[in-house]
Parts: sequence; structure tokens; C-alpha cells
Amino acid sequence: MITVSSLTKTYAGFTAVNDVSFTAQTGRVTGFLGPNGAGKSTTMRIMVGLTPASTGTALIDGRRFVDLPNPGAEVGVLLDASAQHAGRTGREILTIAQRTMGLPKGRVRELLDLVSLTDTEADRRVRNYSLGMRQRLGLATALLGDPHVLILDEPANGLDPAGIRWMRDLLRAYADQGGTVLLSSHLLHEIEVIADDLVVIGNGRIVAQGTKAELLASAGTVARSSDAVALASAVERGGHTVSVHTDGSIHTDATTEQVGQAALAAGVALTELRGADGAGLEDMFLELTADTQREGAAA
Ligand SMILES: Nc1ncnc2c1ncn2[C@@H]1O[C@H](COP(=O)(O)OP(=O)(O)OP(=O)(O)O)[C@@H](O)[C@H]1O
Repeated sequence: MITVSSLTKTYAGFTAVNDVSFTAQTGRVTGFLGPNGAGKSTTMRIMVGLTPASTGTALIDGRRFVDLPNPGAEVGVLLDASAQHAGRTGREILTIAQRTMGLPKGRVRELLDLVSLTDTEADRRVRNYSLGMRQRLGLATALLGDPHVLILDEPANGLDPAGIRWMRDLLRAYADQGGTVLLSSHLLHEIEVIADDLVVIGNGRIVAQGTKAELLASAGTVARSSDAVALASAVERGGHTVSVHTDGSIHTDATTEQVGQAALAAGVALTELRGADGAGLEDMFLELTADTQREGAAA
């Protein structure tokens, strides 16, 4: 389990991470979401001892990363896939890590197979790797010591669709076997599919956290009928907030059941009724981080 408590990081008067607290639970995948510059990487760097916190703590199973005797056997870290030594081959990088951690030689082969890097690719210098190959190698390095916690910054970056699905299945299985996964991503839909819990950060502050189910339930309901205005009025009469979209659908904070009841009472036939979870996470993300978006995308 990862426990972050009142973590703050300031750089020359600028607060990059502001009183951040959350936990990433054992057996669950926690998605760490936020716009550019929100403080995700800084938080993760503090967790693994690369950046000192100004105040607060980040503990892994109750201990600071720097106090772990053999950190690679407890925490797998992938923060920047391009930070690997460009002049070494993938196999060399894994072999150095295998020796440092005192693991059996055969572990390198196992991990190359796990991340689907071929022998030819493993013997190529990392400077000639594609971004997706670097991510696979980074994930192999993170998993080499068979850790029970994974901290991954944008691990899907550069992976093709098959690679993204592969990674998703791998992380799901890892969590199902009792591992703790914390991963950051801008790929909201990717997080929506894989995460059990979400932590949303904007301008260094946590703006929302909870289970994905809880947060998406609060994303409301989408409904459609042949008469959007009549449907909107019926739902509004129940005291709910409603917005009518240009495509004729309505989005409301009412539950699907409340919308169904309101439509029935008003004699309006529904042609669609569902939780807003499809686009819900993206809407929620833009809404919660509206103050911190560079493009004013949520406006
Ligand atoms: N060493 C540093 N010195 C000064 N400011 C820094 C330093 N490192 C990070 N920052 C600032 O802290 C803020 C948070 O950066 P961070 O990299 O943690 O964001 P992020 O959420 O990971 O963003 P992205 O999604 O773009 O990677 C940014 O404004 C960044 O410029």
C-alpha cells in the first residue's frame, strides 16, 4: 500500500504539490489523473526518493522508499522510459538490474518474454528503440525484482493499441494477485478501463478521489427522447440540474431511475437512458480541473 500524507513540494516559492493526501490500496489499480503540470510526476518522484518533499510523507507499506533495503524487490518504478542509458542494449540494462538485485540470471529471459521484446530487439542499443519498446523495457525493469508495488508514470505512452491492451491485462492480473498499482496517465479512457480507484489532481491539489464507480456515479445520466425540451423540463421539475446538448441528448445529475420516472410521469417516450460513464470520466476530469486547464477546454 502507498500512503501519501499532507505532501507539499515548493520550488523557490512555487508550490508544485500542495498538501496532497491519498492512498493506493493493495490489490487495486489506482489511476492518478491531472492536466499538464498538475504535480503528478513530482508526487511520484517524491514517493521513490528522487525529489525531497518540503513537508509531508510518502510511505510504501509504512516505510520511506530510501529506507527499503532492496527497493527493486519491493517497488517497481517506471517514471521516464527515455531515461535509460541509450548506449546500452535492453538485455544489458536488465542484466545490470538483475545482478544489482541479486536475482537469478534466468529472470532476464523471463522478463524479455513477458514484455514481448525479441532477442534481436533485446540486443539492440536503447537509442534505437521506439518509445513503445522503451516502455516495454522500462516495465520489464520495474517488474524484474517481482515487487508487490508498482509506480508507473504514463506507462501507456507510446504503446500501440495491442500494447495498451497487453499492459492493461498485465496490470489487472498483477493487482488481482495482491499487487498495488499506481499509474498516472493523460489517457482518460485508458484509466477509465483499468483503474479501480481514482485520484484527480489539479494545480498541485487533490480535486477528487474515490472509487471509479463512486466518481462515475456522480457523473450523472444521459438521456434522449424525441422531445428533448419536454424531457429536460420534466427532469428539472424534480429539482435536478439539466443541460440540453446540441445532439438532442440531455445530461443531468439525476439518476437513471429518476429520469425514467420523470419521463413516465410527463408522458415523454425515452429513446436512450444510461449513466454518463462513457464520456463521464472525461467530463468529470475537465470539470474538476477546469481552473487548471491551459486551453479552457471545459469552458
Ligand atoms: N525542478 C523543478 N523546479 C521548478 N519547478 C518544477 C520542477 N519540477 C517540476 N516543477 C513544476 O512543478 C509543476 C508540476 O510538475 P509535474 O512534472 O509534477 O507535473 P505533471 O502533473 O507530472 O505534468 P505532466 O502531465 O505535464 O507530466 C510544474 O509547474 C513544473 O513546472
